[in-house]
Amino acid sequence: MVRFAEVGLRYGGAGPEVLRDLSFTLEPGSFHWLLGPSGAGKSSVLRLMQLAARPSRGEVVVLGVSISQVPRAALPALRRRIGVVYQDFRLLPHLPVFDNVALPLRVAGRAEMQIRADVTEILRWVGLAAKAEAPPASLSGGEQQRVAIARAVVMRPALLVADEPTGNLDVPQARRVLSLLREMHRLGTTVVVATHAEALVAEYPAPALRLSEGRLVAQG
Ligand SMILES: Nc1ncnc2c1ncn2[C@@H]1O[C@H](COP(=O)(O)OP(=O)(O)OP(=O)(O)O)[C@@H](O)[C@H]1O
Repeated sequence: MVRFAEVGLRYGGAGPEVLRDLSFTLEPGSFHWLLGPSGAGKSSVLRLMQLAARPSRGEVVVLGVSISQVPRAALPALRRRIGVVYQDFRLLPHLPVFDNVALPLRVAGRAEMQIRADVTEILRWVGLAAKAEAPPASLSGGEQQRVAIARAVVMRPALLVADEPTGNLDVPQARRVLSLLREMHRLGTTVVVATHAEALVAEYPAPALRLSEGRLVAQG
């Protein structure tokens, strides 16, 4: 499902390697924490997994495709099978909640009737059906993150990656967000969650990849 083999990453071609000799495999349908101190390389690993960067060396295979070899024209279709959640939500402020969640479906050219059905269902799942017409700024941080999760999963991705998704939230909101990510895992999605929140990790024991200075220092 996701395989890194001897992966190295440099930004801009010249600078230092920020990821070094990373090798691991994530089985389909697995849940993994991605841990490590600030600057260890967690976001960089997720950038490779979501096809936002290519490795400087080694091989990254995502959803059965080696991303160094895939033609650029094939990337958008592959990206549609990967859901991404960020710490800062990244909702479009000028669009109501419904249209934020509908965005990936509209980009993929789905019929408007299908979009209405899918978005309504997913907003119900995240507990925000009543906020469909609200602007994102009128929602709490936790609610905004649940909208972002709805947008990330509305295309039913095979892989869901979340970069510090609870970093801006209080504990009850963080738990709620995490339970949605766990639910996606329970439904069969491969899920990777980068976090500093060791207390949350202790509450939800799961396999972890631990990075330090761009290297994998523990797994399991
Ligand atoms: N776009 C970039 N250009 C150059 N260097 C970068 C870029 N993004 C990250 N880096 C560097 O790569 C290293 C790893 O950063 P990364 O953001 O992956 O770590 P992280 O573990 O996610 O950190 P944090 O927990 O603070 O988000 C750091 O030294 C960082 O300065």
